[in-house]
Amino acid sequence: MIYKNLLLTEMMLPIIAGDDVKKLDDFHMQSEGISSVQLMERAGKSFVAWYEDQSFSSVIKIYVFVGSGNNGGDGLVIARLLQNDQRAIHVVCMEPIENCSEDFIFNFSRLPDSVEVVQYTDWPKEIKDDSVIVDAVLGVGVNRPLNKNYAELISFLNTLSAIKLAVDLPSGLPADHTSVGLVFQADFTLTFQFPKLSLLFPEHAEIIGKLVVLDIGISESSIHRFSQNRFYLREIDIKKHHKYFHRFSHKGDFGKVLLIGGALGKTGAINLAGHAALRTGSGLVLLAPQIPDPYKFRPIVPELMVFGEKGGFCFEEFDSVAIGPGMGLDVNFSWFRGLLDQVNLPIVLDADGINLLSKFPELIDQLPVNSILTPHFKEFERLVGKSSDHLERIQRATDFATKYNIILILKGAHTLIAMPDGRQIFNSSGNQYMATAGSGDVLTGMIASFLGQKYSPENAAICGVFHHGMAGEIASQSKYRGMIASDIINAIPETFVQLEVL
Ligand SMILES: NC(=O)C1=CN([C@@H]2O[C@H](COP(=O)(O)OP(=O)(O)OC[C@H]3O[C@@H](n4cnc5c(N)ncnc54)[C@H](OP(=O)(O)O)[C@@H]3O)[C@@H](O)[C@H]2O)[C@H](O)CC1
Ligand SMILES: [K+]
Repeated sequence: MIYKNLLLTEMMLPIIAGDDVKKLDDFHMQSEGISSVQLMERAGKSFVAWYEDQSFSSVIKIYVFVGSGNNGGDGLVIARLLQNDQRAIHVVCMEPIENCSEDFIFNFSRLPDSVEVVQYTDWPKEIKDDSVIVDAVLGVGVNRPLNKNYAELISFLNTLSAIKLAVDLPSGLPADHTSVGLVFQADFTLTFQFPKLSLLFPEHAEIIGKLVVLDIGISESSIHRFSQNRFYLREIDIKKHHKYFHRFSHKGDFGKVLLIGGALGKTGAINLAGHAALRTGSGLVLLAPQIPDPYKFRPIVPELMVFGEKGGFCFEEFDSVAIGPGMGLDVNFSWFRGLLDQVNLPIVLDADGINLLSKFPELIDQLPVNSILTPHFKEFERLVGKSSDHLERIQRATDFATKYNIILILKGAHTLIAMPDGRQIFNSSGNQYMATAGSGDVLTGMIASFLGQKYSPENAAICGVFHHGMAGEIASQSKYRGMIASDIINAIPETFVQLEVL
C-alpha cells in the first residue's frame, strides 16, 4: 500500500507481526553483521538494565522459568547478568536441555555455577512472596495451547504474590491475537523493540501489567522493511507533526473554532471542549449551546464566546468545527443533515454527534472527507455493531475509516487512530485515571483546536491524541484517581513545555 504521508509515519515505530519477528532479526543480523547470540545478549542486557533501575533491591531470590526456544535463551542471559553476591538465582527449565534452541544451549553453557538449575519435573514448587519471578517460558514462538506441565506451572505462578516479570510476552499470549487459553499474569511486561499487537488489547490488561518497551538496538530502518500498516506513536514522534508559529503570527493564524453541542443539562461538555481548545492554542473559540436562549449561557472561562445568532451558522467564518459534545439525541434530522450539508471543511464529530450518525446512518456518506470521529467503544459499537474482540474492533475501525474516507479515533487505553488509507496508529500516552467524565470532550476540543490552527487532519488527530494522553499523565501525577477533566485541561500547556513545542 502506498501511504499518503509516508515520510511522517516512516519515522513512527512500526508494530511487526509475531511471525515476522524472526525474519526481522535475521535481516538485522545480516545487515549489521551481528550474531543471534549477540542479539540475545542485548535483549538480556536491556532487561537487566531496566531491572536494576527498579526498587526491587531488597529481593534476594529470583526464579527464572525458561522454555525451549529463544525466549528461554533470553531468560538464561538474564539469569547470568542478574547474578551477584546478594541474590540467589534459580533457573527452572521446562524441557531437557538437548531439546532446546541452539542459542539457548550456548547460553546455558555460560551460566555461572552459582546459578542453581533444576528441571521443572524435579522442582519442589516453592516460592516465597518476597521473590521475583521472571517468565521466559514462551515468547512470540507460542504456536499451540499450553501442554500439561506448562499449564500447571502458569496456573501455579498466577496464584503467587511475588513480583512477576514477563520477558517479551507473558507466556501463552499470542503476539497478534486475543488469548483464548491460560496466560502468565505479569506485573510488568518487558517487550523487545516494539510492542506486540496483543499487548495493546484491553482484553489483556490484567495479564500484561505495566508495559515497558525495551530498545535492543534493531535499527528502525530494518524494522520498516517489515512494516505493514501498524505504528506505535511515541513522545519522540510528536514534534515533527506540529506547526510552529512566529513573532508575526496573529490571532487569525491560531484559528477560530466553533463548538456545537451542549443541550440543557449537558452544557458542561462544550465548556470543557472550548476551554481545552483555548489551552491548546486556539485564537478564538465560540460555543453554540443547543439551548432555548444561548445568550443566557455563561461559559466557564471568560475567554470563551457564545454563538447565539438565529438563522444558522456561517461555516465559512470558522477554521474548524466540532459537533457533538453534550448535544443530546433529541435533535431534528433535517437540522442535523443541514449542518452536514453546509459544512465543507473536515469536522470533528464526537459523542452525540456520533450517536446521531448511528441513528441516521444515511448521513455517514455526507461527512466531509478527512473528518475526525472520536467514538469510545460503546459509541463505536452503536455505529458499526458488536465486535467479538479488540482485533475485530480495530479492523472494523480501519474498514470504516477507509470506506468513508475519514479518520476514526477509537478511544481507550492505547487509543487507535485509524487513517483513511488503512494505517493504524496506536497511542502510547495516557493512563487509567483519564477514564473520567468529560475526558472525551477535552480531546474533541484539542483536535478542533489543532484543525483550526491549520494542522492537516492527520496531524491534528495525532497531536490531539498524544497531547491529551500526556496531559492526563501530568495531571494524574498529583491527582491520581481524583483527577477530573478540568485537571487534564490545566495540564495541556505543560505538555507543550515538556515537548518543547513552544
Ligand atoms: N527482536 C526480538 O524481538 C528478539 C527476540 N528474541 C526472543 O526470542 C523469542 C522468540 O523465540 P522463538 O524461539 O522463536 O520462540 P519461543 O521461545 O517463544 O518459543 C518457541 C519454542 O516453544 C515451543 N512452543 C510453542 N508453543 C508451545 C506450547 N504451547 N507449549 C510448549 N512449547 C511450545 C516451540 O516448539 P515447537 O515444537 O513448535 O518447535 C519452540 O520450541 C522472542 O519472544 C524473544 O524473547 C531474541 O532473543 C532476540 C531478539
Ligand atoms: K515470556
